[in-house]
Amino acid sequence: MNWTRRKTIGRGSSATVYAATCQDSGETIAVKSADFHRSEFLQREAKILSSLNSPYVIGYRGCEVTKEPLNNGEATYNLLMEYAPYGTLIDAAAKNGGFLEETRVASYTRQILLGLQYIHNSEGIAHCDIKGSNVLVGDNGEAKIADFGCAKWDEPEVTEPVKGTPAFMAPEVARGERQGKESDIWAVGCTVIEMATGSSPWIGADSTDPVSVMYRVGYMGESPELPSSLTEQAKDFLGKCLKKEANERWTATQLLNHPFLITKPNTEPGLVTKSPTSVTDQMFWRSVEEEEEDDEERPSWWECHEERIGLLSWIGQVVMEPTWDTDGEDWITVRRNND
Ligand SMILES: Nc1ncnc2c1ncn2[C@@H]1O[C@H](COP(=O)(O)OP(=O)(O)OP(=O)(O)O)[C@@H](O)[C@H]1O
Repeated sequence: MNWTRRKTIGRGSSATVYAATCQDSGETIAVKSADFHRSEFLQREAKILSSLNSPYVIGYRGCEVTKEPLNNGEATYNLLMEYAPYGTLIDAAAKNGGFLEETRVASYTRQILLGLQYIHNSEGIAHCDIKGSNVLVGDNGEAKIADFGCAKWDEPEVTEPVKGTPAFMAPEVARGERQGKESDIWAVGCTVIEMATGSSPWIGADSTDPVSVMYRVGYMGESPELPSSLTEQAKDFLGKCLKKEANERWTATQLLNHPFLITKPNTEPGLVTKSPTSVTDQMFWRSVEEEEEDDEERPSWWECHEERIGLLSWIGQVVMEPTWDTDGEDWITVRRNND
């Protein structure tokens, strides 16, 4: 496919995302790019995304290796995707005054679960990093699961190091025991809280400290607090997501039949009432200034916490990089370093 790279629209821990134009069709697409020699996660993401096809999962458009001046002529790996014009659920909450009203939370949650039902049941894949900033809003205002950089085929007999974002980790993940479809459901519960409150699922003095939160969820038996602003129905729904025992959590299919999701008025499509009309407008909603961390230079966060992280024995071989800072907090994505 011939395409022209345009503006940067997002920057994560592992790659930079650009808007691009397809020369033949004029369609705007999103291109997620990384240095070829540091593109292991992006290649894995492309492989998984290429096997998926759902209105609630960001669409795959191909992958290419290019040599471009922006990377000093070095090889760049590019994942081509459907472009989501309205940003992430975090952007949607920010634009709505910081959080989303319950009807809208229910609508997005239903769509996330439709996406998860598809990837869990049809494809046997666990996403492993569900959170508001990894769910995009599509053309018709529908939620689309994105960022499959941590995803994996969910095979109970295969043990892999856990990945994802500490604030959204289920107890069994925080303990490094297992990560699968059930852990995605816990993360859905955390994402509902995030949408409804506009902030991290964890509150309290040490809630911005990933190691403390992992200890609280993994070893102290704590769960995120249910927001008092939510209805009893919504709280009951959260209770089914946030069960401490993974095998007691409801599945995506069961949750789709919960009254929280089926008694709310259907507000889709067209949830977005005031839409940006161009990529430039959309940039206004996003923070793209975050500097990429150099793998060679560990972030100061790491230096502060290295000793404590060593206490959580499973985490000895992972890289932790700051990626999430919508309201001054410092959540991170954890991925294994294979270098
Ligand atoms: N298909 C898309 N359409 C529009 N914007 C997108 C698209 N994909 C990604 N973005 C933007 O780019 C940002 C970074 O993308 P993504 O989360 O996939 O990168 P990442 O490097 O895997 O991030 P993380 O550090 O969270 O793992 C997103 O938060 C979003 O704002």
